Parts: sequence; structure tokens; C-alpha cells
Amino acid sequence: MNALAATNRNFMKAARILGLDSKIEKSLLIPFREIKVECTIPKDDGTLVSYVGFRVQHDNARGPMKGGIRYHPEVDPDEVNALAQLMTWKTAVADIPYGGAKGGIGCSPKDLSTSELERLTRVFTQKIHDLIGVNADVPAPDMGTNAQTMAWILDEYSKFHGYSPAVVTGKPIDLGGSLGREAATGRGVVYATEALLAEHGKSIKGLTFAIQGFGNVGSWAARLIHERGGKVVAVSDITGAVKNPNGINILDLLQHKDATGKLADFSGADAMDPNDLLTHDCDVLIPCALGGVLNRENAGDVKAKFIIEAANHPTDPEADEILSKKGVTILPDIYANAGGVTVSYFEWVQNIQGFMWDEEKVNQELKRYMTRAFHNIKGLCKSHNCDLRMGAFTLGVNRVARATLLRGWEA
Ligand SMILES: NC(=O)C1=CN([C@@H]2O[C@H](COP(=O)(O)OP(=O)(O)OC[C@H]3O[C@@H](n4cnc5c(N)ncnc54)[C@H](O)[C@@H]3O)[C@@H](O)[C@H]2O)C=CC1
Ligand SMILES: O=C(O)CCC(=O)C(=O)O
Repeated sequence: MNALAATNRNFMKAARILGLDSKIEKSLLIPFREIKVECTIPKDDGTLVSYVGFRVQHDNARGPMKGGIRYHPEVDPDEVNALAQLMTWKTAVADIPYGGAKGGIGCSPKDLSTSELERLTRVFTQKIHDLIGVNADVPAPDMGTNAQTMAWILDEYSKFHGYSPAVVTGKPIDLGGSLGREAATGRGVVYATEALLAEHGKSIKGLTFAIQGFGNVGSWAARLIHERGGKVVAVSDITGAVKNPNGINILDLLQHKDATGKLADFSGADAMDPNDLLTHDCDVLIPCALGGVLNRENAGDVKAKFIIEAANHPTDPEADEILSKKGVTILPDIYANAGGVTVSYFEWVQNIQGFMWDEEKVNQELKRYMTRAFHNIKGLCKSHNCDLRMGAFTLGVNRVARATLLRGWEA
């Protein structure tokens, strides 16, 4: 099932549990605005090449729209639409004053030079600058983008609108980025995991973890789990996969990856088939890469008892059903990976106030927001007798529906 059909299905299930009327349902499902732009840039050799960029602004009932920008060859309008909708529910679950948006460019960032990436980002910003803004829509990094990408957007946007650091989050610290934002999604994943495990009388220490994706989210989650005494027994990324039943030394693996650009040939672990990562023997599985990776083909073979959805939409609804029948507990994306956008909110607040928080305060507040959201979700699981995904969806959808009604937008 494609990402949009799956996301709509989860939304409809939540809407039924909440008893929303059909007018509200429709108003919440249809995106506020969908933008598609052509971005033509000269390559370093002088030839022209065109890319298609998207920004979907899903909903702004609770505040400015918020969400990352992805650079990946498989970016398509339906997926961006689904990811924008997920952002609306995610910001509401985290209870931060935002709506949802997402953007992307269909390109392969690893095949572009730094100057080509800069030109592409600047052209994309020129095409969307009048539709984003500090109080309208605030982009951030996602797969294939990073703090440097945000710096280029900030600079290009500022040429049109004056210096506006709060127009993007996930910026470099030197340009008003927040301490702790780079690690925030992975750190939030770890706080969420701790909250879930505590409910089951367990802790990270001594449990085994398999992690798919070793970029921003995966590498930070792995490092913090390792720090807490969890055993990361398998890690994969686009370059390959490694395993060690006694636990991989993540700091050494990070050094190896930095030095060689790949996971393979790491002396502290054995090579494994990346296709086996999701079904590897472990207590906790953390997908931190692409969407739709858990599906009806592999869900039956998953060995983990807990899945923490650090990636967006890693679990297809068919896999959801199979896994729940097997008794696997899934912590859903719109909660589990909300740490990134939560610290993005702290960054935006700091920029607007012109005041910088220290990292300890950022991490403390992040933990408070993640723990509060977990207890809010559990409360709804109890009252609606539903799983964690529906607990999170009903929490987010209800908050957005209430704001929509209060603003008189239901007609
Ligand atoms: N960066 C952020 O703050 C947030 C990211 N997310 C989600 O987390 C996921 C990862 O994002 P980032 O870490 O930021 O991206 P990234 O670009 O930093 O890293 C992506 C990682 O996935 C790996 N990967 C790509 N294709 C793969 C494959 N077929 N098999 C195994 N690994 C593969 C890459 O090699 C890389 O290690 C995405 O789903 C993103 O939407 C969610 C919330 C916030
Ligand atoms: O930090 C942000 O604004 C958005 C992060 C994001 O794209 C996500 O949570 O999926």
C-alpha cells in the first residue's frame, strides 16, 4: 500500500474512533496547499539539468506549518503528501504550536557536488520563498539534507525578506541553530524507548537492538543506546550491514564510517546481508531509514518484541496487522521520532526570543515533552481500548479537529 493510502487509512480509523463528522474528516484530509516546482541548475560541467521539487502544506489550524525537506531519488508527490499529513498529527501529539508540511526534491544528493547542491537548494528556495515564512511554514532537515542545506535556504530566503533565522530550523549553531537539534531525533527516540520499556518493566541496558539506517537519526539513536548499556547487535545503511551478537562498539563504528564512508570492513563486527536486518534476532528493532520497509513479505519473520518507528511510515498497515497478531509492540512514528521537531520548536522559540538555551535545558525539555506525550497516548489507548498507533493518532487528530472547530473552519 502506498504511503498516502496507508496514512489516510490510519487517519480514517482514528476519525471513526473519535466519531468525527464527515465535514471535519474531509477538511482534515485535504492538504491546505500542494506546491510543485521545476528547478533547473547548471551542473559543474556547464550542462543544464532539471529536478522537480515539492512542498506540501497540509494543515495550519494549530500554528505555522512545519516539516523537513528530503533529497532522495524516490521523492514523489504522494509520499510527500503522506509525510506532510504525518507532520500535522506529530506536532499535535508533541503538543507544539504547529501544523504540518513536508518537502522534497527528486535527486540523488550523493551524486551531486557541494556547489551543485547549493545551486539546487537556492533555486528551490527562490521558487517557494513567498510561501514559507517564520509564521507560515518553517522547513527543517530530513533524509539527504542537513544543517548546511538549511543555511543555504536561510541565506536565499533572507535576500527576499531580510535576515530571518527562524524561517528554518536544524541550522548550524553559528547561524542561530539550537544546541542539541542535531542529536534530537535520535535522543527523542531513546527517551520514547525508555518510556515504553519502563511500562514493560524493562530498560535499555542489556537488551539487544537492530538499527536500519546510520545517518542522522540512526547513528544518534545507536550512540545513545550504546551509552546506556544497550547492545546494538546489527546496523545497516545504504552501503551494507554489520552484526555482532555481543554488541557493536558504536563509537568505533562511527569512526570507521567517518574514515571510509561505509560500514563494510569494520573490524569490530561481521558483514551481513542488509536485507536480513529487519528480521535479525534482537529485542528491539529501530528502522531509521526509508518508509514502507516492514510489509507483508517480511513482517511474519520479524523477531523483535518491540519496534520503535524512528523513520517516518516504516510499517505498512498489512505489516501492522501481522505484527500485532504476533504480539509485537510498535511505538508509532508520529510519536517516536517527534524529538526532532520538538527541538526544532525550541530552536524557533530561541530565534524569536533572541536568546540561546544551553544544551542541558534543551535535553531536559525534550525529555519532558516526550514523556508527557507518551502518557497522553497511553491514556487514550486505555479509554479507546486501542494500540499505541491509534492512541497517538486519536491524540493528534483530536487536537487538530478541536483547533479547526474553534477557528470556524469546519464548513
Ligand atoms: N532528521 C530528522 O530530524 C528526522 C528524520 N526522520 C526520519 O528518519 C529517517 C532517517 O532520516 P535521517 O537520519 O535524517 O536521514 P539521513 O539522510 O541522515 O540518513 C538516512 C540513512 O538511511 C540509510 N539508508 C538509505 N536507504 C537505505 C536502505 N535501503 N537500507 C538501509 N539503509 C538505508 C542511509 O545510508 C543513511 O544512513 C527518515 O525516515 C526521516 O524522515 C524523522 C524525524 C526527524
Ligand atoms: O524538525 C522539523 O521541523 C521536522 C522534522 C521532520 O521532518 C520530521 O519529523 O519528519
